[in-house]
Amino acid sequence: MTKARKVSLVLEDGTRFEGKSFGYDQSVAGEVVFYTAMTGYPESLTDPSYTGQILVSTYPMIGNYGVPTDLQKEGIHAHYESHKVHISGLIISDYSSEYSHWNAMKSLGDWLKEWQVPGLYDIDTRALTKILRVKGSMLGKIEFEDEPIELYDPNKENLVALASIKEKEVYGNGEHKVVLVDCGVKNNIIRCLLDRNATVIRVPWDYDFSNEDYDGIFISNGPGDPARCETTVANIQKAMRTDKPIMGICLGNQLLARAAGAETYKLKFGHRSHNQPVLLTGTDRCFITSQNHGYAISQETLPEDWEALFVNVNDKTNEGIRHKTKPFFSTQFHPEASSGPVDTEYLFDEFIQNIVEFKQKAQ
Ligand SMILES: NC(=O)CC[C@H](N)C(=O)O
Repeated sequence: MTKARKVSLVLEDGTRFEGKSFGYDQSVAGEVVFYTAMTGYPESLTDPSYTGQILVSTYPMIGNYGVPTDLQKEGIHAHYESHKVHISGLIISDYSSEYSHWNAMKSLGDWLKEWQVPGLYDIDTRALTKILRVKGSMLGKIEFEDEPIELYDPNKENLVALASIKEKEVYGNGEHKVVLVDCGVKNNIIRCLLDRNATVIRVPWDYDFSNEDYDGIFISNGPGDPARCETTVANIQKAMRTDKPIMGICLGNQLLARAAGAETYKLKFGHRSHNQPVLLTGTDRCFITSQNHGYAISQETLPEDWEALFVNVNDKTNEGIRHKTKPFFSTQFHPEASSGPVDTEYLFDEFIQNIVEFKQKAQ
């Protein structure tokens, strides 16, 4: 029996947590972020928005329902949010190597090994999260004692270029033609559009879609700093001149804001959970939302003809914007959920209704 290699999570402030490996045995560096969701690790691990990040789960027991099958439906994985595991590393407390679920295909540890992603357990993730909350999300590394590596800041790169598709792809044959700008899109956004009589024309993050025949634009979620996606912002600005309906989610919210002329900034530790409360501005309606973001819109920099659509009840940060007269809106949270609460999926209906109304006016 070979002796297990000593391995630790090391933060940029020098804090060290020794753990045990249950994933791929290779050192890796990235941005260390925590999420408090109690379920949905297969969806989170395959969410391209986590590219470059080492994910810390505060919920203690992870792995008990294994990993679902890689079945594909309508050209995309039915149970994942993309075709692969995007996180750089996983930090948990109690790993459940035994798993049970009607749809389980393999253990979480085997899945991580398959995608060459390290994972550590026996880490006090709540103590670690308290450090990240007090000091903010930090750079960090999963380091095996015999494989030292340097820290690496993923937010200095254009991670969207890594996460986006390379060629245009078309899904479905619905009545409403939607150009989906893929900045690292989660599959459930595509499913939500296909379920609403749309044809989804999925294009790369830097694709000039101005000559496409389309009825509406959808700007997807995605990893990294929105300030690194100026090509996408320029294409959105061109699209805005057509007045055709636009919807965006998460990074899409930030890119739409930047296209409008607003600024974005980095939050101290971000919002990554299933229980973030947002208020629909001008009402007393509050929705519990699924979130995964580290940047936000500086609400006070929104131009005159734009306004906040949703605001976070906990910390008053922006959770969505809309144009005051044109059919453009976006949310910082994830109406497509996958995983998490589905209360705000109605916003996809509003986007499709904007398309229907735009077409009627154009007749
Ligand atoms: N899920 C996302 O689209 C994340 C958006 C952006 N990368 C952020 O961290 O804020």
